[in-house]
Parts: sequence; C-alpha cells; structure tokens
Amino acid sequence: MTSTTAAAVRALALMWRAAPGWSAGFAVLSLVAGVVVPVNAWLLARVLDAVTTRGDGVAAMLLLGAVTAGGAVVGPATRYAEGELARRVGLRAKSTLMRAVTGVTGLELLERPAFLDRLRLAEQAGAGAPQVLAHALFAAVQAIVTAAGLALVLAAVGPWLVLVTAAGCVPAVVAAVAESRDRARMMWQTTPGTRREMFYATLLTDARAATEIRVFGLGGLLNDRMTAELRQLARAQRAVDRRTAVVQAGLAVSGAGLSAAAMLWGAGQAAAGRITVGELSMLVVGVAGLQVAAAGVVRAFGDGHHGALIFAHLDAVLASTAAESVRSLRRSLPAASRSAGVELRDVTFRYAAGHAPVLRGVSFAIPPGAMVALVGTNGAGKSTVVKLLCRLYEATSGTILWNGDDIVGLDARAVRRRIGVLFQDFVRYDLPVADNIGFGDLDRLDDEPAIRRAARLAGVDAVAERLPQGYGTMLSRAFGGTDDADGVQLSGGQWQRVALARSLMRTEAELMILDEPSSGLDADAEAALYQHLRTARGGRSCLLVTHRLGAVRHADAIVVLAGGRVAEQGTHDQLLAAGGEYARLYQMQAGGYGRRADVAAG
Ligand SMILES: Nc1ncnc2c1ncn2[C@@H]1O[C@H](COP(=O)(O)OP(=O)(O)OP(=O)(O)O)[C@@H](O)[C@H]1O
Repeated sequence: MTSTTAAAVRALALMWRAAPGWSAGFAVLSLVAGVVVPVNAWLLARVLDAVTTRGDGVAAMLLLGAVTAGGAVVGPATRYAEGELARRVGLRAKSTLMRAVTGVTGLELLERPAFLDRLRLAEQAGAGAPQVLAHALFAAVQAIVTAAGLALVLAAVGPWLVLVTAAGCVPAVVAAVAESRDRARMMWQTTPGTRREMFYATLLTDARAATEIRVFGLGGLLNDRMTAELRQLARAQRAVDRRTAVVQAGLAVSGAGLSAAAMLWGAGQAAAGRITVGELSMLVVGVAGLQVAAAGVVRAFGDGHHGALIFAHLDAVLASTAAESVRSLRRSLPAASRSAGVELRDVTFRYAAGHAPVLRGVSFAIPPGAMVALVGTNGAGKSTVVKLLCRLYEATSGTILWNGDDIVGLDARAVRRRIGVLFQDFVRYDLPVADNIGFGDLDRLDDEPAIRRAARLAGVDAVAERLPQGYGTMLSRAFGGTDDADGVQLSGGQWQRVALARSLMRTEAELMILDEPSSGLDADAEAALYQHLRTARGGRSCLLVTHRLGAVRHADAIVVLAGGRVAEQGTHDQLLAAGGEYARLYQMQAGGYGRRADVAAG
C-alpha cells in the first residue's frame, strides 16, 4: 500500500469512527443517486419507442416520473448527510489533533518551522480531508454505477461505442492525478507564507498589539507585508489554476469531438432505419452521460488523491507527536516529599542542533527546603534553566537530579505536578479571574476558598473583590460579552499578581520556581511578596530568578550565570566578599536605588 493509499484508508477510518451511521447513510444515498441516471435513460428509451411504435408506454412513463422525483429528493438528502458528516468528522479530527499537540511533553517540536507548517496543513486536513475523501469515494462509486449502467444502455446500441468513450477518458485520469499532486505541492510550499500572513493579520487585529502598532505607525507596513504574502500565495494558486484550466479545456474539446462523432454516426444509423428512435435517444444520453460520469470518476479520483495527500499531514503530525510523547513517559516518581532536592550536574543545552549552546557545564544544587536565587545579565540562560527543570526541553548533556533520580527517567507530567511555577512570560488567559488563578491546580479549579487564599498571598485579592463580578469577572475586553462593561483589562502588575496567585495554588508543590516574580510589582507588593516567600514557603524548595539583587540577599545560595556558565555561587556575604560579578552588579543596583533594594528585601 502506498503512503497516499494508507493515508486515504486512515482518513476513511477516522470518518467511520466519527459518524458510522451518517457514513453508511451517505454511502447508500450515493449508490441510489448513481442508479438514477441509467435507469432514467433506459425508461426514456422505452417511452420513446412506445410512442413511435404506438405501443403501451404508460407504465414506463409512470416509472420514469417516480424515478425522476426520487432522484430529485436524493440530491438534497445526500448534501445534508454530507454536511452532517463534515461537522462530525471535523470536530473529531480537530479534538484528536489538539489532544495530540497538547500531549507533546516538550516545546522543541512546537518550535520547528517544518512541524508548524505541517500542523497548519493538518488543521486544514482534519477539517476537510476526510469528507473530501468520503465525497470523492462516494462520488466515484456513484459515477461508476452511473457509468456502468449507461455502458449497458450504450452497449445495446453498439459495444464499440463504450470502448471508444471509455478510452477517451484515460488522459483525463492522468491529468487529474497530476493536478492533485501539483496542488498538494503548492499548498506545502506556500504554507510558511500562509503562516506569516496569518501572523500579520492576527497582529493587526490584536488589541494587545494595537498600542504599539498605532504609536509606532506600523499598520501600513504590516498590512503591506501581509498583502505581499497574500499576493505570493495568489500567484502560486493562479499558476496551478492556469495549468489546470489549459488541460481541462483540451480534454473538454476532445470529449466534445468524440460525442459529436458518435451522435452523427447514430443519426445516420437512425435515418437509415438501422436503429430505432429509442435507441438513438439511448445513444445520445449514453455517450453524453458516460462522459459526464467518467469525468465524475476522474474528478472524484483527483479529489480523493488530493484529500489523501493533505490527510497525510495530519497523519504525520499525529505520528511525530506520539513519538515525542513517548520519550518522557517513563518511570513514575517516588512518593511525594515536602520539598524536593534538585541538582544540575554539568548541564549543557542547545535549543536546536546547529545552535550555539545556551548553557555550558552548569552545576548547582537546590537542597531540600532551600531558597536558591539564580541571577545574571540578560540572555545568561536563567529562564532556560527554569524550562529544563520543568521538562520542557531535555538537556543536551549532563544530568538533572530530582531527589537523586535522573529527571529524564521520570514521568514529565508527574514532575510538573510537583512544581509551582511562575514564568517570566506568563499567559494572560482571556477568561474569568477564578479560571486565571484556578488553572494553577486543576483539581481545585472550583475550590473558591483555595483561589481566594492564593489571591491573598499574591496580593491580588482586593483587586479581584472590587471587580464588577468579583472572581467571576472576565479578564478580557474582547470576550466580555455583549455588555461592554462585563470584561475588564488589568494593569501589567495586576496581571503579574494573578499569575503569581496561579503558581501559589499548588500548596503541595515540592519546588517553587519564580522567574522574575516582581518585575512588574510596585514597591509595596514586591516587599510583601518576598516577605511571604520567606514565611509562607513552609519549608518548600524554591528557585528564584530575578534581576532585583536586593531581593536575594536572604537566599540560602545565589548562583550567578554569565554566558551560560556558572560564574560564581555562594551566599550574599560570600559573593560580596569575593568581589566578583555579583558584587559588581549588587553595588551598581544599590548605588542606583539607594537603600530601596534593601527595603524591598525587608
Ligand atoms: N526557544 C528558544 N529558541 C532558541 N533560543 C532561545 C530560546 N529561548 C531562549 N533562547 C536563547 O537562549 C539564551 C538564554 O535565554 P534565557 O531566556 O534563558 O536568558 P535569561 O537569562 O533568562 O535572560 P533574561 O534575563 O533576559 O530573561 C538567549 O541567547 C536566547 O536568545
């Protein structure tokens, strides 16, 4: 079985699983529709012969009326069944795809352009390919049934007519396959551009980007870039359409010539009395109908081939996500402890093959219950360490130990459940406050007291309570509902507190990771945060990433990263005494802020 055929089989299997009843109904209706045309042609001939020979054609005429009426009903019923099939298959395919994508344990796959291109095509394929294939399959069956029936009708007039008409269809089959390949190749080649076009379009309509776009006057430029991508896409589509039109026109002219020749021959035969008027009508309907049916088979074949090629992208995405997921699903974790001991041993990491290493031989430990601060200049690799600890990437070499176990051997999801994390680039969900906080611990999504407690610890409780619907208030103007007043937008610092509350939902976390938790906070909130961290941490291990060195003075250990290496590590006093990079940065900040950094640190 070729890979295209295998993809076609899997697409049809997906369709069957999504809607077995509708698939069967669609198949039956397609078969019935296929029978209508040849039966009509045969009945018409019977009626005409009865009329010209003054025989009894009433029964044939009644039957012709009944079949015509039945055929008229089958059309809309088939379209309805097809629409329902499309909705069910689209829903099933999209949820399968999204489950597969969210099942990917790391981020590496999601950052590969080729994977993202495929993902985009897979989304399209999931929505359309199975029913395109189903439509193609049943249209082909319908057309084949019609063609077979008409071939029988035509064979009654002259068997060679069937052969000549069928032979005339061969070039069309070849052309249809070539076109579907051409179209699938064009779609693959234009996907990067289509993704860029979507990026520009989303940016232009995104409320969060609107401020910069207006202030920097980027609207025209981004719009030009978007239309340039669209033009390029249109050029590629036009080229394929043009080639298709030329081929189709050639095939149509040769088909018309064939029909005309057959009809002329039939007219001569009828004039010479060698065939009846009924037979002449069978010939006229048969040749034209056979050509239409053959064209239907060819079109269905081309559509099916195209659908299978596109569906292969969904297949590929499902296969690569499954392969990626397996890597992390290994041993489950030992029983939970109160606080985790974590150690990085000689960890080197690069984001992709060919990239320079971002971390080089990094070693440091977070003993159980300790608070370790990770500091360093921009791009030093601090957030990368956070992502490695969360198992979003795997170290290129070296080891990360979780309570003495190599983290690579542990179930990534289980490790994550034991971490409470605030990311530097946390997500602002366009959802109510309660969801924005409750997402930190899905088991307690509806636990209002737990949500309020996390909000209080993060210092966002007063803000939430003042909102129009309290914790039920939608944190989005875009999804606020029909009444404009329903949704609110928080300030940057308020959002950061909400994200902090989310990370604090995990009261059982063995390790807390806070990446720049106070970058957007005012001085009071910052002081309160660090006060809380010291008291309410409850002996849990904590990794604090920050540029505010005043805040890390009381950490059990401070690790200074520079250029992906550990430049130095020790306590605040040891590092100050050493007079290295930390001392330099600390003196600079202390000088700049006066005593504020110390105040914030309490
Ligand atoms: N997803 C990624 N793909 C490729 N390179 C990346 C990716 N994320 C970060 N980098 C690179 O890794 C290096 C370290 O980035 P990282 O975010 O870890 O630094 P940081 O110390 O947290 O910086 P900052 O203080 O600015 O937050 C940077 O040079 C950055 O360009």
